[in-house]
Amino acid sequence: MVANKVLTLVLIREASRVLLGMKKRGFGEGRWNGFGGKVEKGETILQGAIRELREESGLQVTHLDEVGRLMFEFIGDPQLLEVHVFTGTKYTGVPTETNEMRPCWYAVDKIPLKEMWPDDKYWFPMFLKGSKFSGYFKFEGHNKILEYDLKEVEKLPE
Ligand SMILES: Nc1ncnc2c1[nH]c(=O)n2[C@H]1C[C@H](O)[C@@H](COP(=O)(O)OP(=O)(O)OP(=O)(O)O)O1
Ligand SMILES: [Mg+2]
Ligand SMILES: [Mg+2]
Repeated sequence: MVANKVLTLVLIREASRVLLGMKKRGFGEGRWNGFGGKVEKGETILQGAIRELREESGLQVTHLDEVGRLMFEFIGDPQLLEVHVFTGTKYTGVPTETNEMRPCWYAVDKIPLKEMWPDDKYWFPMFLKGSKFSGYFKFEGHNKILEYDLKEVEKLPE
């Protein structure tokens, strides 16, 4: 059995807008997404989320809420991606372009879903209305979803 690859995804939210970043390199290059990445040895998932947000956007937070848990399977790859989705509203700093991300605020009714991962169109509406969600997506390549299962939940799995 192969252990899941654990990743974070952070969406900074204000009343009518969300901060996204254009991924400039690596996995998901060319897509708008939240900020995040691999959890490193010795840190908790929350610590990883806070660190990745700082490294990729220049923003500092002390508190984030976990709102989503997404599992991704890619045909031919035995390792599942386990993405922990966090949100926060309080931060210090100014969104700043980094080697990995070019930040931009998007109005909640103008989220660029066509330029995001294809799964986002399913769960982003749940995020925007403040629900928690849990899902599984099976991909063929990086553009085609073969099957998925997604639900709103009261509480995320431990
Ligand atoms: N399908 C899908 N939808 C939405 N978001 C994501 C996915 N798959 C994903 O991996 N993600 C998110 C989860 C992470 O935030 C990033 C991927 O991590 P990555 O940026 O490659 O990891 P880093 O640790 O930041 O990379 P390096 O610093 O090592 O270059 O996308
Ligand atoms: Mg990253
Ligand atoms: Mg990173």
